[in-house]
Amino acid sequence: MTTLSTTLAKRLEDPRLFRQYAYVNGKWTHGEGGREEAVYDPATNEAIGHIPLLEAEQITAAVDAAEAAFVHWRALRADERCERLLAWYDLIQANREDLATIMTLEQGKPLPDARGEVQYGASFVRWFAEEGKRTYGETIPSHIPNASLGTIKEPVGIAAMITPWNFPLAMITRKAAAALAAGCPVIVKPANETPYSALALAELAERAGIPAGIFNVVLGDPAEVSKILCSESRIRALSFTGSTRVGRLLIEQSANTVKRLSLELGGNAPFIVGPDMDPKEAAFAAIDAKFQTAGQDCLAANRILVHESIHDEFVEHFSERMAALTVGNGLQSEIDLGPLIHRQAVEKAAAIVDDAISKGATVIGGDQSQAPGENFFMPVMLTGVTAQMKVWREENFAPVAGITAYSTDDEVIEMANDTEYGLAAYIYTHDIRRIWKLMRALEYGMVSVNSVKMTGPPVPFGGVKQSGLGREGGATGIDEYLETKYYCLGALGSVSGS
Ligand SMILES: NC(=O)c1ccc[n+]([C@@H]2O[C@H](COP(=O)([O-])OP(=O)(O)OC[C@H]3O[C@@H](n4cnc5c(N)ncnc54)[C@H](O)[C@@H]3O)[C@@H](O)[C@H]2O)c1
Ligand SMILES: N[C@@H](CC=O)C(=O)O
Repeated sequence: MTTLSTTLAKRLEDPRLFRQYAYVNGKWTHGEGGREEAVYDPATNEAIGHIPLLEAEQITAAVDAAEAAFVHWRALRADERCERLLAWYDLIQANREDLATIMTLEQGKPLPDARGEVQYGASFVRWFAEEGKRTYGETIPSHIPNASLGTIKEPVGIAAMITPWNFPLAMITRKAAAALAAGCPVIVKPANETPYSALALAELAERAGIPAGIFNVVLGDPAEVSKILCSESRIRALSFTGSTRVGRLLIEQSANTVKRLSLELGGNAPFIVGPDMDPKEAAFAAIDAKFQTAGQDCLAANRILVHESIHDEFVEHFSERMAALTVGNGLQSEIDLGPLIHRQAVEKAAAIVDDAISKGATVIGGDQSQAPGENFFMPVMLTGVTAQMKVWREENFAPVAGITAYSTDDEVIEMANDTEYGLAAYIYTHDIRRIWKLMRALEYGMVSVNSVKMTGPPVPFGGVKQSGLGREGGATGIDEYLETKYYCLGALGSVSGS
């Protein structure tokens, strides 16, 4: 093939991690209809390789394989599944550098961030390997004479997963490790922009002794594949991370088969800065919360709401720090922001900035003539942002920060909640009464106080409103893949009251 695939393979210590096939029933699979799609390095727009687009019968074959494999996988003891997951974890860690290289090439994020994501993604595998051993049922005091009542937890069945391109590895492991630990087979459909991280995970899953049919990666036309997965009644759970637009579509398409749905959708996070804050400290934190992954993060601080008494100083520090951010190919050293995923994302970002300017916002930074390539977008700060602007209403998913001044706590609560989204919110203040008031009043699934970092395996990750359904990670993340079976053992003799 006339692509960079040879170059990419050469960059890897273990070239077998770079696979250009789907992975179904333990076999590397090409598309039977001959359709394929190129995958591009967003930093250079050069093709890294190709992926096959599977036909409908091949997707159904993945479901057949998962159904057959389920029988044995669910019958393993939890500690046996744990051992395999820990082996997978060890292999992900051992191949961290190669996985990071693959990720930077297909997604664009700077190599240190990619290494961080591999570590982050691996941490969910270890977490759920252990959590699988703690899927306790309960004993229920009986109201029925001579009966014993209780519950046990059972795997829900085949779980399908549709994942986005912004976190190509961690968004898979956070779902798949939970499902596998619960005893469910998994069919992953990664984003076509970033399939190679998913396929490398499949290679490592096979080496870890996860049996054929238990971890499958299907590739194809997204709308086509998703329709099949949603309408397939043998798939009992569908976990999706992506936009609210596609999430709504999947809810509709899954209605006929009444699937268990976990949806991690868009966000439009407010970042609230109280009047007591040091403006420099808050501005530096806001920079971190806004510009990671070039703003292509569901947790990105999109609407920065700063108390009027420190607004001007905050803006000064923010713009100084923003000007120092380096933009470039994520494979180079000392890069803060890589490219956006493709040209359309750049055009969307530019339209959002233009809309804000036309409605009265002031723009700082963002000299696009300095962009090092056509998919890059230089970071921009907009001040005087109002609720009428797209930058307020839409998830911009770009290095575009909107800043607005407020005067009272009640006003900022109203501003922060003025969105259909409810994923994450940030509060920066040291006033405990203000923290408590804001934390309780914000309509968000996650609120982080005086900390940009909020995620990790022990926490229940997820949103309210149109940011989604269910929680991933934490003590409850595995429940998305478990059914509660109630039992009543009657006519036992004299056990009443137990
Ligand atoms: N809440 C979270 O945890 C979280 C995490 C990461 C990303 N996200 C969200 O993901 C979005 C960005 O990712 P994206 O652009 O990949 O999202 P997307 O919704 O466009 O795509 C997500 C997945 O859906 C597939 N898809 C696209 N169109 C489809 C269709 N018509 N039918 C079925 N499937 C389709 C894609 O191929 C991909 O696998 C943002 O909104 C972001 O906030 C949320
Ligand atoms: N940063 C998020 C992913 C959202 O895009 C996470 O940590 O899960």
